[in-house]
Amino acid sequence: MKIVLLAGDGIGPEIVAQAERVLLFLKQQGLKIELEPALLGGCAVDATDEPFPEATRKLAAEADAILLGAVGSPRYDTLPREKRPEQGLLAIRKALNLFANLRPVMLYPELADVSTLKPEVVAGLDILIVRELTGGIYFGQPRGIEYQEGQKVGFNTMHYSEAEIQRIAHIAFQAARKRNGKLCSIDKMNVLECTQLWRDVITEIAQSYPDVELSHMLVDNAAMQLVRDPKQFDVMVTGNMFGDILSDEASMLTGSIGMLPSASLNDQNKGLYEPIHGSAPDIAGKNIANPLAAILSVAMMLRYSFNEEEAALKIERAVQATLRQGYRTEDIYEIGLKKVGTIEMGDRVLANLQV
Ligand SMILES: NC(=O)C1=CN([C@@H]2O[C@H](COP(=O)(O)OP(=O)(O)OC[C@H]3O[C@@H](n4cnc5c(N)ncnc54)[C@H](O)[C@@H]3O)[C@@H](O)[C@H]2O)C=CC1
Ligand SMILES: CC(C)CC(=O)C(=O)O
Ligand SMILES: [Mg+2]
Repeated sequence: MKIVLLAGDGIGPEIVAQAERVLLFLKQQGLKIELEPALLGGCAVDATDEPFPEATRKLAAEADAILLGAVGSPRYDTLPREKRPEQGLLAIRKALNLFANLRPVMLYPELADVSTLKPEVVAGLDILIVRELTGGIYFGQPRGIEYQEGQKVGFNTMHYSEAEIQRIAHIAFQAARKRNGKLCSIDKMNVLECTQLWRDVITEIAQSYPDVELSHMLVDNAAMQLVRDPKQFDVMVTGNMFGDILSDEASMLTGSIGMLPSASLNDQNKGLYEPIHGSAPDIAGKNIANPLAAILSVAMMLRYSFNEEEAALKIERAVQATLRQGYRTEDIYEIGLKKVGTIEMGDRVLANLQV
């Protein structure tokens, strides 16, 4: 199995290095994998003048799975948009048709005190956010900034076809069926036509899943409910932008954005796996970033692309053991526990994998 490693920018190389150690350990244990580094994002712009170079496109298309750190840096914010790192990320998602982004929001009990909510409100929290990833306002045309009647006007288009909504709906209903049988679809149908269609299509698809209890919620209310009573949710399904925003919000219920992994899948379960966070330029190069989201993304890769459930669980247990032993990067640190850097956190997870 070929895995392409896209370290990316900022803290990307630091956290991917720790995830790579986990992959190399599994390889030593007999997992048949080959790792191949490639460029995406700002590092690719520096080397090739393109955020998603042809060589990466080819490797990604041939790979069985991809692990990404994160892309982006303020250094590139003045480049023309098509040259910016984030466009490279959007382009690889589109090129591989990775329309289904799974973002599990799971609280490790060891982190109950660092959650932004009271321990009793988050105890046992386990939500799955299903985010549509290749459509919506991040991709819709037309888009741009242009002069109209003597002033600049900026515009983007939120666009979803029935087919795009149907396929993400099936992913979400099937996930709900395997979990607690509850699906909440998030939209803004009171204002946006595009999300009226979203609600209509989700409601139609629900007829094929009578065993799943479907509810709908407007996104502003959903943002509030997530911090009021998050355990009311089991699976949440939503479009690209709302899912992006709600998952960052939800991450803090688990203690830190540095804890949330994700899987971006196409219809052949080919996947790109990445933490939900960005390149965190404010902490890059300091050996303080939390590598656990990247390591947990490897667990998702094993589960979804390689059908290696046992190995996935082994990684998740090693992460939990590390937390139980009191090791914490700065973002999840509490007084009295053992503060470690990115590399030492990797050391500790590896040590727990070895037992
Ligand atoms: N998937 C990707 O590659 C993504 C890339 N970005 C890009 O990343 C750059 C920075 O974006 P921001 O808005 O600052 O979001 P960000 O997610 O990079 O950082 C937000 C805050 O969370 C902290 N943080 C993030 N990951 C952490 C970790 N593993 N451990 C400890 N703390 C962590 C950061 O230090 C920062 O204070 C931008 O260029 C943005 O476009 C943003 C989100 C996703
Ligand atoms: C940088 C964006 C393209 C994506 C993002 O924020 C995300 O996927 O979470
Ligand atoms: Mg995001």
